[in-house]
Amino acid sequence: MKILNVDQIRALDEATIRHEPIAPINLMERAALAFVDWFVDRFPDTTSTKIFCGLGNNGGDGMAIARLLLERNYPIEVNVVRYAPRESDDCMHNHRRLKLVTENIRYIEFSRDIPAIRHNEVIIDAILGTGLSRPTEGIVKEVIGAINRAPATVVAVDIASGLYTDQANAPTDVIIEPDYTVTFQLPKLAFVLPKNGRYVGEWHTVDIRLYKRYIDLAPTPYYYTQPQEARLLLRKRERYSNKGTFGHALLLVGSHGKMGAAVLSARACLRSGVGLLTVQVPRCGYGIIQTSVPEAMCLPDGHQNVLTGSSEIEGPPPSEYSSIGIGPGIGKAPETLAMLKTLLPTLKKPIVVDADALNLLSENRELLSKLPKNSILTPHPKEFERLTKKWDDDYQKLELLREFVKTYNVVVVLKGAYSAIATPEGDIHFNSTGNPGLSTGGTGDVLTGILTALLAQGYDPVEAAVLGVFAHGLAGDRVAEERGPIGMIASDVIDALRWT
Ligand SMILES: NC(=O)C1=CN([C@@H]2O[C@H](COP(=O)(O)OP(=O)(O)OC[C@H]3O[C@@H](n4cnc5c(N)ncnc54)[C@H](OP(=O)(O)O)[C@@H]3O)[C@@H](O)[C@H]2O)[C@H](O)CC1
Ligand SMILES: [K+]
Repeated sequence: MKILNVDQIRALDEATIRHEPIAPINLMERAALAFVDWFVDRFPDTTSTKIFCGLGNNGGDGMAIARLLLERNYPIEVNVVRYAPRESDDCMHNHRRLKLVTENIRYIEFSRDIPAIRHNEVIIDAILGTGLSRPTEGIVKEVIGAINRAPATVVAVDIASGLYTDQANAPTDVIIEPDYTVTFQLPKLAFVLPKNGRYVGEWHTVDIRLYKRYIDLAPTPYYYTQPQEARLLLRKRERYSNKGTFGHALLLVGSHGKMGAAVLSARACLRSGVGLLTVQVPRCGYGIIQTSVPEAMCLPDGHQNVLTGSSEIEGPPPSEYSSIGIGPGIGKAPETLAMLKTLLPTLKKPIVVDADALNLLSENRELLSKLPKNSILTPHPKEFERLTKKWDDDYQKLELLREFVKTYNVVVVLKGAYSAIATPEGDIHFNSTGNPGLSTGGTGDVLTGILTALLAQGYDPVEAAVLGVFAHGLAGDRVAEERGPIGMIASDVIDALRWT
């Protein structure tokens, strides 16, 4: 699903009006109806609802929503925040229609006009939408502050008032902190940026049948992966396949004291459909892998405690494996860095790079250009910062991300809420699964195993990253549903993986 910018959203609105054709006021009615359908479903027996409307089209939506809810017998109190002398045409039209069904409209110009908000009330925020052009101030800012302080459930229409759709807010900006955001048709970029969590709440899109062809043709680097899109990437297994069909993966993982990471990545790799798996670990890890992951072959490194790339057992050179995953638990020993330096130039196929392998790369940036084309790097924000530099806000982070993947011709999975998968062309796919329970040791090792398995099976690296991150998050969601996010551990995520 595409994420469009404010100008494109406005143009999409106009394209729908022209093409369908539909009068703007009827499109607003459609939007209001879509919101009301969601609202009635979520709050079937609301006793007390207050709506706050602005004077632009977001306010117009709010006035139509108020009328439609009154028609459905919701005891709704209407408040209009009069921050400007004029309303937009469609807002004015809906204001008139609203006055025909209720006389009970409160106008807020000064602090004293702000109503008290009672416990357990539901607040609908329709003050400002995607037309926000400057920070909130004056009476708008005061009303937003009062709503945020109230012990009520808040639902934002389209986007929280005060939140920019696709540019950074200042830390001092006063913005609605909703429990829910019900947005029209497409998610907004602001929703998937970690710092905005409290200004978005749980968000839902409602379909208002905007012109599909415009959406299809609109250029954008930003996408949001929906379940049906991720599932389309999953390949069916042929009945007459054998283990050779699904590749032979090599994991270079583990060091003394960090063999758990090796075990987790190996188990996840096996649970993600790889045909054969070889795990190369320092000698100290040999018995651990052989007993805890019996399905894998184990190649003991020549070194007792860290990986050096040498081995006492004859094996094929790394370049002959279908895929390689490197990083979980490997540490940053000079011998391991030396291994990386020798290994990278010999490889042609994309590999998966995680954890300390990323840290070694950030301390030896000349190695970044030695990575095989289309390799997948899986940093969390701190690791990505080490690979690049500090950013001021999430938008700058996205720019750094796009620059990085284009410079080094790699795929980056920037982990976090809505993990961002950046392609070598500079597109970014935001993942839709996962929960805070996944922020625990070992879940990254699991992801490395999954991605290595998908590459071994011949998935294209971007598809592998989008599908793998989705499946990993979904497994985490299954665990959270069953036992809650707090007690989740990485092994649970492996057990909950489903490739259907
Ligand atoms: N395509 C769709 O998805 C549809 C969206 N709809 C709804 O329309 C709004 C966007 O409406 P718009 O009128 O463009 O914008 P707003 O309602 O957000 O209000 C803009 C007006 O407010 C002024 N403004 C901007 N920032 C501030 C501020 N900080 N304080 C006070 N006033 C502000 C702005 O003035 P300018 O000076 O910038 O011109 C505007 O006058 C969208 O969010 C949906 O809710 C349609 O109803 C259906 C289709
Ligand atoms: K709003």
